[in-house]
Amino acid sequence: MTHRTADLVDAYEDSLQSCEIQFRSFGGRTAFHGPIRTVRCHEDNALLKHTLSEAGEGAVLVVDGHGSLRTALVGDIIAGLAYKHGWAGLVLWGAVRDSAALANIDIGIKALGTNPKKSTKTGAGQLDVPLSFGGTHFTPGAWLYADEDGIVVSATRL
Ligand SMILES: O=C([O-])CC(=O)C(=O)O
Repeated sequence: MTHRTADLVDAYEDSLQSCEIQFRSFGGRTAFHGPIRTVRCHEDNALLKHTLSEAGEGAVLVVDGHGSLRTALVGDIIAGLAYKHGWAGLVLWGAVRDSAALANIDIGIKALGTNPKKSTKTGAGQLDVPLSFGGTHFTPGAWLYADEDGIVVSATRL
């Protein structure tokens, strides 16, 4: 079974959600998939960094950054931690920095855009809560499949 998002939509139709946000791809992998973990945070990335410093076991971390492009939630250090700890990818409703270096890190990174400005580091935010953006619900434990065409979410592994 291919994991191309267009093929998945053809095969599973209405049981999949498809995110309408036109994310850019920054990581070394453009296609990735895994079970969803989540963080919600606003221009603060300490919780995100802490989470990505623990074993990812092939999960995708979906981050509700409130769509802010004012500060970067992830740069090459945090993305490197995610790679080292076995995360499959990151979906950030927010911004990244160090984008040239991110292309050399072998995980998936989808984000809205870039800003060289740092986020704060207070640890504010929530871990593994249900998220909703781009017309899609991201529930911890559901499965996310991403490639060049977009991001789809399935309640179960496909
Ligand atoms: O430390 C930060 O705020 C993010 C960053 O630049 C990195 O991950 O390299």
